[in-house]
Amino acid sequence: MDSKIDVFISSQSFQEEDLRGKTAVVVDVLRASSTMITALYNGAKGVIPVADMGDASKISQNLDSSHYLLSGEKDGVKIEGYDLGNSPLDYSREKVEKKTIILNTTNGTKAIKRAGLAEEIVIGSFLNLEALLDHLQAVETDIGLVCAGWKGRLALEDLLCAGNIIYELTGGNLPENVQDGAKVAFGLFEKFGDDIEQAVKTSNYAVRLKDIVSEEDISYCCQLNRMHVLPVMKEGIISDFYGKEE
Ligand SMILES: O=C(O)[C@H](CS(=O)(=O)O)OP(=O)(O)O
Repeated sequence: MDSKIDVFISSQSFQEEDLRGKTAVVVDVLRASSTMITALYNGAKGVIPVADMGDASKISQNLDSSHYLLSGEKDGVKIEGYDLGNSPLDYSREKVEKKTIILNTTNGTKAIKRAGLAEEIVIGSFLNLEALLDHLQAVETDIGLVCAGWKGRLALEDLLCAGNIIYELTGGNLPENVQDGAKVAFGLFEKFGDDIEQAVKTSNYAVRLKDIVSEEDISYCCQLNRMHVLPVMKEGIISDFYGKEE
């Protein structure tokens, strides 16, 4: 592939202009990306990412309440009054089929909003790695892997997933002239890629949220290629690139 790949270690580690004209891949393994992928896999009509509760309530006022779910978390905990939090395991077909999800999370949805100048925004995680790679192998633009991180800081699970993406795209042979971010992500994957779940279970996230987020959630988000879903943003709404038009 001829595209250049860069990696941004958190949603605050780049200028919005840095993504102009690129394909941006927003990676928030724990948990916003994994939640969006699961929601679309289970038949949600679309996901509207919002930066805060104010935007969520403005958007919901223009929608029929039987057609949407207000979802999201603050510091890992479901926001009071919302229908769903940010655990992908809650986004069952029974709950989300045919619904539009208005999603408000601490890092993931903010990262998506900050990637607004990109030519295209897609969502990646371990769960949809293969579907994502199929798409990235064919894009003609440069690629910016945007790790959501945590409140402006690096999160191991996101950088590890970015490294996995780069490893696969380069066939395990990193060209010498890539950006430093791509080198670091690639190196992290070389070190921990053999046991992703174990590495993620010792991450800052797992320790910080051990009383809030279940181990089941973390194990679920570490699974490779569970779903052939590619969330792609169009006019403010994320839907499945491979999904059928109704
Ligand atoms: O809900 C999550 O898993 C995290 C919570 S925190 O910001 O890491 O405390 O939010 P996300 O936006 O999915 O990274």
